Amino acid sequence: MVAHEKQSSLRSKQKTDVTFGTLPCQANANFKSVFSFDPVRGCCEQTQARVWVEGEAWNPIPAGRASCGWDLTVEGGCLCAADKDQLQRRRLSGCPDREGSQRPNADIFKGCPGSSRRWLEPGRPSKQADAIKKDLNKSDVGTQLYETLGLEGEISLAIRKLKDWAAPRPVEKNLLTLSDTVYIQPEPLGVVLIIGAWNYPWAVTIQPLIGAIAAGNAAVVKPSEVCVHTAKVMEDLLPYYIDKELYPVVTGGVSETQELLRQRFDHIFYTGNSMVGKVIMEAAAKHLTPVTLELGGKSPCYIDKNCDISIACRRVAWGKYTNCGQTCIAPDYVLCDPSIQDQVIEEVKKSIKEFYTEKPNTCPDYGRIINQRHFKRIMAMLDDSTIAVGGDNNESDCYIAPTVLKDVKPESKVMQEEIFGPLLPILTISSLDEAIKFINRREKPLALYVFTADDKVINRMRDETSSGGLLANDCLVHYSVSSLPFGGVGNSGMGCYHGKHTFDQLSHLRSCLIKKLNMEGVNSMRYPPHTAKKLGWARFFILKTADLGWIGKVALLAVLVVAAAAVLQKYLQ
Ligand SMILES: NC(=O)c1ccc[n+]([C@@H]2O[C@H](COP(=O)([O-])OP(=O)(O)OC[C@H]3O[C@@H](n4cnc5c(N)ncnc54)[C@H](O)[C@@H]3O)[C@@H](O)[C@H]2O)c1
Ligand SMILES: CC(C)=CCC/C(C)=C/CC/C(C)=C/C=O
Repeated sequence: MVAHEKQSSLRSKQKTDVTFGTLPCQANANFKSVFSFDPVRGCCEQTQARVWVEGEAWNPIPAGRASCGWDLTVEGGCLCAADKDQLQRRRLSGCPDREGSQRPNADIFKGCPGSSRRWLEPGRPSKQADAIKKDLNKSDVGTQLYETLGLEGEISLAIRKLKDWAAPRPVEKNLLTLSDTVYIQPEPLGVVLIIGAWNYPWAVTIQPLIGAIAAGNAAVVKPSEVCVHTAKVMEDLLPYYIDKELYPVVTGGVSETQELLRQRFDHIFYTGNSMVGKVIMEAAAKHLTPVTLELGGKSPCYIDKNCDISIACRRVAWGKYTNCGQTCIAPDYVLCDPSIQDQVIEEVKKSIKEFYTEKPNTCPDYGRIINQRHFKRIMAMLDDSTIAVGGDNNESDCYIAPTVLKDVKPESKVMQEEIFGPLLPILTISSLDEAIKFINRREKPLALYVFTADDKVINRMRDETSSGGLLANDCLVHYSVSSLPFGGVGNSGMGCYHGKHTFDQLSHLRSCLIKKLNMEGVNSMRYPPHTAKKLGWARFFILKTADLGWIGKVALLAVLVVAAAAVLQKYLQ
């Protein structure tokens, strides 16, 4: 294509392209900026600007104030994602609504990834799908099912519910405050740092961002560097959909993350392993910054003798081998009675074949281990266990077949840390009591699975153990229920998110009590000189809650007015 043809084709495409998140420019075109992190200065500098043409590559434009030759002028500049002044300003404004309102506004989601079919269209290769295919061998449909479907749901939920979530929430009052207006007013925290993990890079990075935006915060988004291709696409595309100044993407590895962590944020939302979780919490403590830690651990799965083992094993196999076992809530190991172990192995084997064929290495729905470091880590866990199913592997392709291990001992290598790979150890235990003891001797897990036809077994598991979530007779699906708080407890994390829980997690729930300057007589019970009689009244007025209904409230108000008048009269005498 000659230069002028390219130029005119570019112009016509510009008109129909996305218009959200453009750089300030003279013409109505779509740009992205490339920001590289400078750890010495602690800021992200715009090093390149490029113009986007759908279906073509990014066309570079020189940095700074530069004309690209298509009558487009890019204003160069520096977005200092980690610049203290900028962060401070964003913290103080703490709101994506440029009109000056501090309140969340659902319109901000218009350009969000997931809100548009442009995001990932079935059957049409996209940059996101290509990247995640390269990183984890996720299929296009798999990426939508496990990652972006949830994001679409969260965005539409936020749009539908934002008005309710952000509205003042009246609360129960005591008698002392009966005539006051008492409510919780959610307010933005300021700037949230979101540090994502690599296993579901879109889900775990964008989902907190949706809540951060809904709650009216600015956010610095730090995708995991481990999913190399996806991190790059996220860095390229996010500014193209949402305001890059309010939601900048900072890429980089450990040193860049640590540099970010030296800055002051109003909340840090971290997803990743528990060891790094401690590093995050330590850094946050320096600024007294609250944290949400979405961590992992070994999620147990108890299969009771009294259940449909075939169905149980199909669900367990799905939970385990989805994303090649690299799921925070994957069932880590199975506990079952020795009498059903062989049946469990056979049924899991059947499901593996059903899902991934005889040759999972050629199945488009079977993933890969993220990198060779993790491949080696997982393979080393096989050393002292007996393989019942699978075990094939190929280091150059980061492939490990869906694998089942039998008669695993609690002291074996595979039981020492979260597996985060496609190995399913089976440990035999003789009773439900023993299973409960086994679970309670270990760290509190992120998820706990129980398969049984007996409700009493479910209730005992629920009442006698603790975990982030409890799921009976299925795996993973609790993640898809926006109304359930998703998060860990103890070593598996703190704080929670999804739906309104993300909104609340990333808001300050401000206590508001609005009183009038009248009815001063009622207050005498709390003013010195303190007396036993006043204490008696205070006890009554403070400890009694007023949940009296409409008639009761009017009656009580009348009583209060009479009491206040009596007190006043006494004072006046
Ligand atoms: N609870 C959840 O929702 C959830 C979701 C996904 C993964 N996980 C857990 O995450 C773990 C897997 O992720 P991972 O930890 O391998 O991901 P990771 O290596 O991508 O690390 C997560 C983030 O921490 C940063 N990081 C790593 N080391 C750091 C350091 N020393 N200092 C500062 N920042 C650092 C990385 O840059 C990255 O952005 C598993 O334990 C899994 O269970 C939990
Ligand atoms: C498709 C359905 C019903 C549920 C999704 C289950 C799933 C695999 C969620 C992924 C959860 C997630 C982001 C885990 C993080 O490691």
